[in-house]
Amino acid sequence: MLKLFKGLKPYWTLVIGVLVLVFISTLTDLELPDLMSDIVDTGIVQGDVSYILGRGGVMLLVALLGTVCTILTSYLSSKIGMGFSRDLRKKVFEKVESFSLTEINEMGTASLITRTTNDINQVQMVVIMMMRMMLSAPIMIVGALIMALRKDVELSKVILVVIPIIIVTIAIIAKFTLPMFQKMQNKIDKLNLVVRENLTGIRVIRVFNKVEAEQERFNQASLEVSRIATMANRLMGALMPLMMLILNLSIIAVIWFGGIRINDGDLMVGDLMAFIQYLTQVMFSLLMLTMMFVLIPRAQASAVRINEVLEMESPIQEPKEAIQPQLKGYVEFKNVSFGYEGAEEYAISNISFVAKPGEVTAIIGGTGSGKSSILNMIPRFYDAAKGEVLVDGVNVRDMNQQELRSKIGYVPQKAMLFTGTIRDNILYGKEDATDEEVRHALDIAQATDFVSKMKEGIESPISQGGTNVSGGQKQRLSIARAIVRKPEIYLFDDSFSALDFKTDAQLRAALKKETKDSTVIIVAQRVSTVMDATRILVMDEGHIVGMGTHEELLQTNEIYQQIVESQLKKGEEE
Ligand SMILES: Nc1ncnc2c1ncn2[C@@H]1O[C@H](COP(=O)(O)OP(=O)(O)OP(=O)(O)O)[C@@H](O)[C@H]1O
Repeated sequence: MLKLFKGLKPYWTLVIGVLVLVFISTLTDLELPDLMSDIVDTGIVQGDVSYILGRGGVMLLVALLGTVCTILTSYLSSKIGMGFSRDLRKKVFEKVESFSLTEINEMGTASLITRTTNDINQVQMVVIMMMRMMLSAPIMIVGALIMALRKDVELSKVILVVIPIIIVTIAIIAKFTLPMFQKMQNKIDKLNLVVRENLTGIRVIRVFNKVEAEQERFNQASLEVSRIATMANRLMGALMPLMMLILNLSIIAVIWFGGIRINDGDLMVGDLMAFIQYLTQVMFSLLMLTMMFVLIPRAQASAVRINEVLEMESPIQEPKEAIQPQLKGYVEFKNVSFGYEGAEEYAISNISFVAKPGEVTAIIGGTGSGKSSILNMIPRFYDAAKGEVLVDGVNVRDMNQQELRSKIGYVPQKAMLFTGTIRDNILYGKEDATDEEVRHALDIAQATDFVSKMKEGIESPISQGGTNVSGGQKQRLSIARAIVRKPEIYLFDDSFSALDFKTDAQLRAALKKETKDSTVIIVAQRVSTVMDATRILVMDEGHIVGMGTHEELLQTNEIYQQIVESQLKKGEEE
């Protein structure tokens, strides 16, 4: 957690301000019982009203000063805490943004969300508490002990006996609760995961009649969180009554022994009253420290989880010296192999091909044969385990990532739209695109027709995840987003699958003109989509098993023949 505290650096003047305020308010708390004992022992005993009023006035002023300091402490510490967590959230978010897909898969989306929200809140809470209590509690304990000793050394022995008892009690309870709080964070992760899956998969859940099963899964996850939270809080809850019991017993002891000493003339009533207050202050400060020590390990568990994110280094880093490519639109794979984290075999092996401007390279093959994996290597979503991926003659590892990606117009397999209008979504491809360019891109993507039928045209809103447009419409908008960039390299990852044959053909015809100077790489399932390609790569179990034009492959490649045949049978050939 100390590492995270470095984030307090920009607030150091405010932190010092808080510490000074805390120091003053603690001193005022320590002064009040002393003033009270003066009033009792001198003012009341001697019946001196003016002394009582005078000391009472001082008491009021001291209390007022303490109150002002406490209010300011609360204000400033909250301000620091909020600023600290805002900075940390930004840092974590930026780090997550820099992750490759491997790290995101490894951590899990749900866990990353919990880490960015709940875990940071835990640390923030401790930062605030620490500023308020870390200094005041020890000063209060030491100060109250000194004041108590000043009042009566003999009676102070009671405090010296009580303190170890309190510390042992606290230690025993903390020993059991701390691991529980650690576990609780993991259970919250799990709960978040279930909620997320349920919200995103609501249609599938309903149509497969799994609502009850999912509710059961949710209840189970929720039960686990509440079970462990209840257990931990029950133990914590026992702490307060236990402390009160110890406090009350020690007050009885103080009154008992104090009474004897007053009787013997060794102690005054006002001093005994002040003594009891000091005892209470010591006990409550210890309790506060305990609370801190419960919160700290809990926040420590969160801090570890946050640091895991901050320290995770994506293997995909910017090169030390980026090489400026001289060519335009060249993609080359040289004996590339790649496997996903944890998988025993490579998803693609020994892939070699060259794609040039003005050419269309199509990749066809069965599901899971590695088609998308090939595409994913080009924008450097993943790095090759063996071999080289070259874009414009430069290894993608040696290229500035932003420059590399600015060359690419990528249409993912699962169309992804963002909340905003249709125009906003298209502008995502090119921020400064003119209306003319947006309309042209929609035209090519065969989207003009349905967009113009929408009430507000290109200003029509797209709801979260693009749920208010159909699958095929979503695909067309995400194609338009790539077209508006006028990129050197187009990557279509099975992006025509939700289109009917007619729209698919129209779109490809329009695209042909638009992309005549660009390099196009298309992953597809349908033979009709790839027939006109300059070259077709036939994939099978991660290997290229054939490369050539439609006609060549039809003559020579058995797997391609099988694909064509199976689609002809279904009447899908044009
Ligand atoms: N994120 C991932 N983590 C682990 N394995 C993966 C991941 N993505 C894909 N794979 C595996 O890699 C192999 C190739 O997957 P890829 O997505 O490239 O196939 P594909 O030919 O595009 O399939 P489809 O046509 O079904 O989209 C598959 O065996 C798949 O199980």
